[in-house]
Amino acid sequence: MDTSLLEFIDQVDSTNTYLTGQIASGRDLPQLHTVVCRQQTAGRGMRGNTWTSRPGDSLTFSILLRSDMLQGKQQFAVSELAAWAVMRTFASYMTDDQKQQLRVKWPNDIFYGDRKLAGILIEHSLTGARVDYSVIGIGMNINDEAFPPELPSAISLRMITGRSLEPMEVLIRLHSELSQLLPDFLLGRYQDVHRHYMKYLYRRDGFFPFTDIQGQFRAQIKDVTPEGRLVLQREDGWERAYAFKEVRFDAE
Ligand SMILES: O=C(O)CCCC[C@@H]1SC[C@@H]2NC(=O)N[C@@H]21
Repeated sequence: MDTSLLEFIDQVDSTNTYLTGQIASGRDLPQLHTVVCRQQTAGRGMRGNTWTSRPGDSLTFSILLRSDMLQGKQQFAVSELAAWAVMRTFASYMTDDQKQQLRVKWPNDIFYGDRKLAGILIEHSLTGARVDYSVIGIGMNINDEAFPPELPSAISLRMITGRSLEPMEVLIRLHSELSQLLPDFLLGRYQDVHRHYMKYLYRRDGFFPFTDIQGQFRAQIKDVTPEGRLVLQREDGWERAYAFKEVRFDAE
């Protein structure tokens, strides 16, 4: 791996938009480059949602990752890598009991019990069948003491551990977790991140309610494919692999 850089910006619309724009305008960036900001004014989330964050409370950053080996049909490995690195980072501040509550909700929300602790937005650029680069945008709730009523299921690390942290310290810890996972990943070995992703998958065991275009049904999670489709099996044995917008989890 060539050099890795950390770039700090005080305020930006979105670290994902900024980083993607820098690449598009021809800036020469290393294989791994992180942009972190104190305040994001137009943070973007999944499903076209906005991502709001509070300076000092949240950690908002994007990582450019170029992986020579990664094919488009394996692109979900990047989500699995990011989710695993974020979970390991959170886990490093938690007691053993607290760690048991950490989960990744497909495709890549980090949950503590039934509450969201971090969100990840990954944008890939493909050249032919190969992933040229990925921009991994991560928003981690670190020091928030409470959330507005429109975010009833959000939680922060501080609400769990009772301890406030310097967000940059958390980012440095995440980089150290990532640097342990990257050597295998860059060699095209994705089995470990997939195994961990499946092990910590939210609602992994048993039947739960989901909704697709035809309505509500109960199913169990069988697998997540290398492209990132969620494979669900219904109680009658019928299986289908869903893309992100084709299915949603329902409350029990
Ligand atoms: O909807 C989600 O859960 C994904 C949220 C991702 C938010 C992060 S914050 C840093 C990066 N920049 C963005 O605009 N979005 C991601």
